Amino acid sequence: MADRNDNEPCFSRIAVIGFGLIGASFAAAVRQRWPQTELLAVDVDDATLQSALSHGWATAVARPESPEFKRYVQEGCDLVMIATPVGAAEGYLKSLAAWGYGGIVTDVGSTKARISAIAADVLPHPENYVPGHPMAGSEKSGIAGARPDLFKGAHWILCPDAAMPAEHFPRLHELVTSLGARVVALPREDHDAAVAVVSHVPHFVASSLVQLAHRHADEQQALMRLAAGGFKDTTRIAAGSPELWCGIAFDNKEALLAGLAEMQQIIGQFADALNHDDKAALTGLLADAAEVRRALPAAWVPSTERLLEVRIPMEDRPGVVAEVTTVASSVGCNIQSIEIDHVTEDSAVLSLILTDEGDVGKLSVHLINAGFSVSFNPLTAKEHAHV
Ligand SMILES: NC(=O)c1ccc[n+]([C@@H]2O[C@H](COP(=O)([O-])OP(=O)(O)OC[C@H]3O[C@@H](n4cnc5c(N)ncnc54)[C@H](O)[C@@H]3O)[C@@H](O)[C@H]2O)c1
Ligand SMILES: O=C(O)C(=O)C[C@]1(C(=O)O)C=C[C@@H](O)C=C1
Repeated sequence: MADRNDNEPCFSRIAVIGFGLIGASFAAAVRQRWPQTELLAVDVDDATLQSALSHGWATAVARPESPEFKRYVQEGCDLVMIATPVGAAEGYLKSLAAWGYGGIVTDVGSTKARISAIAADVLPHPENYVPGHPMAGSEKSGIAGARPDLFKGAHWILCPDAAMPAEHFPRLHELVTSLGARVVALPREDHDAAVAVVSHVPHFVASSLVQLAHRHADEQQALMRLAAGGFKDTTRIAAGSPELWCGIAFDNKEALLAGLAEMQQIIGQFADALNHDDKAALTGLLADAAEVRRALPAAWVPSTERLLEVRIPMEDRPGVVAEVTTVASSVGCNIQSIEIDHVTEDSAVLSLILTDEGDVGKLSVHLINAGFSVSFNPLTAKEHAHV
């Protein structure tokens, strides 16, 4: 990684399967940032494929059953991204296995447990599958809603594991950050419960709010016209594709059910406080939520000055990249860049550049307790540019 020239794309021949909102936005961003990248769009919809070509977001297109798809994958494709609705991923993992594809496979699906289990089961080299999930999107569907800046400022989850070849993570990290997103490394087994709380339950709550208003709109014709900013802010996502969200819900059924049950309890606490005329309890619940919501930054601000280099020798220890990056994310540290510096043929140093966020003290304690020998070196952004 360290000796690649800055204008050389991290991947030169990519296939994106499912060229809708997320797949086409990813392709658009890649082709804008790395115009020399070859990119095959695969989709069941012919109009989508036409649009992919006319936008210049794909250099070639294929329907899933077309021999062109197999040929492209077998002839030097170095990244396959699965961006279909979650239920369609399994068939593609099986095809990639049957075609002997040996490159990196990632995906953007909103759930990770089922696809990870399938990948482990069907791929001859499951270590080449690195689950991904951009935490950005929209209520729009299909290529018509796609845009190259969709991921700017967003967090993009990657789920490395101990079996993943160490070099895969820095390559994907560079790709994702080059599109303006930030990587959060998360163990794949933690993913679905986490997104149930911050994404899947909110979607069903937004749909419930619209259901509530709609029921009353029948009695009172003007009601929907009264829906102002508050209603619109809390319900935008309810306009998303019902089929897509039904697939996500069944893929993450247990965590979603647990989250919805907890949500009912929380709503129950509000109702109880009202029922008991308990103003202090009601204000307390509202105040807790307001404090947390106000602390949420509207957007992250990239740090420019105070950077910290962390160097960790990697000899004789598999899974270092997954372990270190997931610990860093769990204490809120942001890895701006990550490289593996090969010192000798069989020794290497993992080098991270952290921005000035998160708890570096905790990171250091975690890493030292986990048996790593770590060195920290403060850098200025200027110095980093010359590293
Ligand atoms: N919508 C969001 O906000 C959002 C955000 C992050 C991740 N995701 C995830 O990204 C994935 C894609 O979602 P999207 O919003 O882009 O959906 P979308 O409906 O906009 O696009 C899906 C695309 O896949 C194509 N497709 C459907 N079945 C296919 C098949 N069997 N083979 C090939 N192509 C097929 C469709 O024609 C369409 O072009 C999903 O797994 C979703 O969970 C969505
Ligand atoms: O519509 C948006 O703004 C989104 O961020 C969409 C959103 C979300 O609400 O969490 C939807 C599903 C995903 O898997 C990721 C992102």
